[in-house]
Amino acid sequence: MSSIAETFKRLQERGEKAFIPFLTAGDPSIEITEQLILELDRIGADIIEIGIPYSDPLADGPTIQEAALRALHAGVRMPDVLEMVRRLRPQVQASLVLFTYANPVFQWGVERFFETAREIGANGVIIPDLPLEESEEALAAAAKNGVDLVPLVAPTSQQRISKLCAQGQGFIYCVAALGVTGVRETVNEDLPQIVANVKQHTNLPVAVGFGVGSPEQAEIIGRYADGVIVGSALVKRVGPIAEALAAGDSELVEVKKRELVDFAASLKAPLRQSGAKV
Ligand SMILES: O=P(O)(O)OC[C@@H](O)[C@@H](O)c1c[nH]c2ccccc12
Repeated sequence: MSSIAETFKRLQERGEKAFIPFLTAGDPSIEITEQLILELDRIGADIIEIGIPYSDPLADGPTIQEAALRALHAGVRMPDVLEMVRRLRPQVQASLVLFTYANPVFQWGVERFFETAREIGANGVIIPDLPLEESEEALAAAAKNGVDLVPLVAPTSQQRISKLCAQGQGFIYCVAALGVTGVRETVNEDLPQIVANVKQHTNLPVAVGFGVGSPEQAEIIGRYADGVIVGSALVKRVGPIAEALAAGDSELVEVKKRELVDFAASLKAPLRQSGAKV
């Protein structure tokens, strides 16, 4: 059970970079998400982003939009996800970060949301559409409960980087590409400069997400960022699990879960100390 700061400290001591997978909770069921998170932790995920399914995921591409629909169709709601995190907490070494849009947090109540996050053992929260101008209440609630509110810094927000970084907690989520989430063919070649620029405004670790779909891309980003976030490329592999589950083929469910976990392990591999003796 590690705070985000402890996780990055441990990684730095080992000369490793953080592997930060994202999954939509409840896709295709809470039970399967719970099993996948335990497996991701076992293969070395350092921070796990747990997405709370939402009906209007405006910053998400089709892959994660479909995942949210599968979870919502399975009847999964915020309380189910929070209870899953509470169950997972004592079993998982990785830091756990709740990933949610702003609306569900405001509906739940900002103060209540962060108190619950503390109670269940969440280490951080990411709210991609929380406007800078409306983040005071969330920042105060996060600080009061010892939960890190991780800011998203997009390439277009150059002029806002210093403000976003100043209020950042845990790490800075540097968005690698414009637009919505989803695997891209190549890594944005401006990324080294974008990350270097962010690092001028903060002493916090800087992790990069958006578009990462292969160990090769993870390796490139791991050369200059402190962590690599992967969502859609993993969530895409939940689709076949959902289909096998719908077909009642429990053996195929296990095969497809194994494929997702093996792919995740291949993404962490290049982030381990280069040349580390396995
Ligand atoms: O899916 P990608 O391209 O690998 O990007 C990570 C992303 O999925 C995850 O961090 C995330 C899920 N939903 C979001 C909405 C906005 C920003 C980030 C996200």
